[in-house]
Amino acid sequence: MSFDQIRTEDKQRALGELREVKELFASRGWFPGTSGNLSVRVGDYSPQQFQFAITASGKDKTVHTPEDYLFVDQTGKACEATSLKPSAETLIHCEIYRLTGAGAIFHIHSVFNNVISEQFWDRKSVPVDGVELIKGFNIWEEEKHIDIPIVSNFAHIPSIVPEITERIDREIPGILLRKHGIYAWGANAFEAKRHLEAFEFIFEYVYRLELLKRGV
Ligand SMILES: CSC[C@@H](O)[C@@H](O)C(=O)COP(=O)(O)O
Ligand SMILES: [Zn+2]
Repeated sequence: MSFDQIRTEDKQRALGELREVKELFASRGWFPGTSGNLSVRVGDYSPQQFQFAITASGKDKTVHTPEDYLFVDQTGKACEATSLKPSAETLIHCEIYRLTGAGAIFHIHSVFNNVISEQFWDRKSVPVDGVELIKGFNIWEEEKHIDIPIVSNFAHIPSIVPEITERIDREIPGILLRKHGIYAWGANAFEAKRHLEAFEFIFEYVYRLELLKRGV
């Protein structure tokens, strides 16, 4: 399906969802210093061809402007003529869509996700034991242990991609970049938001529990 074949209502819906989620996350302080990026996929999907709306690079995500989003294809190239630059991390979105077929991907930086990614860097994953909120990931097993993958962070974004390809876990709808932030995805914006919120709750829980264990 080419970009022109995608219905205008679908494109508008994606932009509306991005606007709504951006405003909510901004109210929680989840975009410090212009960090973070959000995307919602539109139209038909195949791993070889898809399109999505994504936040433009370097924008203040705590405000709305007419230049906040643009549409790109599976290679990260703009679908329409525009002076806007897609997020510097667009290639990460492209790879997550290619691997998962997700409908939305949300990325934020928080102190909790940064600290936790460094704390557990040696084991390359965050261990989580029997926390109720993993049900937010649709994991219903009693007292289940999960490991949230952590990958290297590089200034050169294409260098991050192969590790994401290798480490994505079908059961865990997110991945941590070391001392950078979390990428969470879902079948649609509603689910990606639920997953992101569950991750952030879990990171704070793990962080606080670690402190308690150390008697801090
Ligand atoms: C301003 S620090 C954060 C950036 O380096 C980056 O990690 C980020 O999340 C936002 O980049 P952007 O290009 O605006 O999508
Ligand atoms: Zn980032």
